[in-house]
Amino acid sequence: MPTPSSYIIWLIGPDSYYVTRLCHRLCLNPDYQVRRFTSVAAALAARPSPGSPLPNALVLDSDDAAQQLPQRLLAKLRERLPEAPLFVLADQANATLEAQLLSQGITAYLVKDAGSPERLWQALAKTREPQPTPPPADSPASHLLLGEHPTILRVRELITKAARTSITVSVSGETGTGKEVVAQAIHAQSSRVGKPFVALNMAAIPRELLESELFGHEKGAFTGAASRRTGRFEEASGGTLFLDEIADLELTLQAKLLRVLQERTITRVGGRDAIPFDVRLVVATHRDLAAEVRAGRFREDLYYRLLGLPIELPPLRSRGQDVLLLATAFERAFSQQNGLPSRPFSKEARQALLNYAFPGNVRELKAVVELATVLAEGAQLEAADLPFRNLAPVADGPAPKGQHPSLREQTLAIMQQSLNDMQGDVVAAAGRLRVGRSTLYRLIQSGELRLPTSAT
Ligand SMILES: Nc1ncnc2c1ncn2[C@@H]1O[C@H](COP(=O)(O)OP(=O)(O)OP(=O)(O)O)[C@@H](O)[C@H]1O
Repeated sequence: MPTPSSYIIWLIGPDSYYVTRLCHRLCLNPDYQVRRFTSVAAALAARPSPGSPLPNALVLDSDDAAQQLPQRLLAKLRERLPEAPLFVLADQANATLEAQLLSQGITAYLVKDAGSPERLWQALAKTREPQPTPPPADSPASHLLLGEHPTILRVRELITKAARTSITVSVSGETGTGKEVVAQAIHAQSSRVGKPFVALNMAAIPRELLESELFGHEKGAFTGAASRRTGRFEEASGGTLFLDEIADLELTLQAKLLRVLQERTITRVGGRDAIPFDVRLVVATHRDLAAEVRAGRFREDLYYRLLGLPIELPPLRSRGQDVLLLATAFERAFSQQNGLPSRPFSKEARQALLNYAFPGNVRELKAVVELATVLAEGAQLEAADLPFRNLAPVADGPAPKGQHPSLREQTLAIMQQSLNDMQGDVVAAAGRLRVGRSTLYRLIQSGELRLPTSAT
């Protein structure tokens, strides 16, 4: 009998072994009242008598027909019970379907495996916690690696495999190819999902502060260390630590990191205690790490320790029709966030997208599509609305300089403005611009961006 504190869960799914086990698992929580339905239609038909409580959460096991979810009924269910978080359990990862369902308002898409009851349990518990701040409206969700190209399907397979254990994962690929998305996807699919995901960019932290940033420091460890501070290894406890631009780690810190990984303990700067840690490490670089080893800039022993499960992200220009799939997803998400009607790309625009080489990969595609959405006046997004540096294939050589500033010039101007507005706070500027911090640091290093004088 539900008590006033009961949390009512409608579990919708066939009479299978999985659902029975899940029901049993959920019922272990004395606060949960689980009501079972064998189909969405049956749940829709359940008319709670006046005064009887509505469900607090809906869990739908899509059975083996992940591709054939009863979308219409699902939409009805969402409409009938808009407040209840809705979790969909599916047999296989399908980022396109997941993105589509998330845009229809489901709360999470979980792939069924041995760990999924636990992940669902944690996700349900989360919905009961007061949410301090709503997550940023940055759909498609930041952990979804969209794409149907065989190389991306393979990457998603590797993500699922990596998620089952705590193996270290090393991700390589050009800038903007989605290395951080891979790290987030592994975290989101793993049993660590309820714990922190912490990202640290090696290129973004001044050398002298990096050790303390990674491992923390004790009070008085160095000038300016006014109090004890925990490092990223401790912050990520139980979760995932994403170390980006790992090739930028200098040799002395490489030796320290190696020791930490061998001993599975960290010592704070200025401290004595060896503190054990439990984190999954995902490392990434846009450089060829093996070449860095050959050049003597990266320790070979650390290289082998970090290699773990290697995942390589291909450049966007070699992913065929994925350019169009991603462009459409970004256009829809951006229009939705900004209350604009979604518009298709014209045939010429699609061809232009396929012809362009995207040196900045998916990040550049996203920027181009978002700007096109802002600039376009017509019912479709036209080729002329796409603000490329050069509409012709890159192999044709750079476009002659016209009176209009190039996309790169416009982008740099926007970045510079943001850096100025944030008084040179690179992290805040990168957050506002939604670009990787390393991108800003690289542009500052190359002299294309300047820190405002007040910040230096
Ligand atoms: N396959 C994808 N599906 C959806 N979004 C993607 C995909 N790949 C990249 N993105 C988006 O593109 C942008 C860049 O991705 P991300 O930051 O993961 O790239 P990166 O390879 O880590 O870049 P960097 O080398 O600069 O650190 C982000 O906004 C990310 O959400």
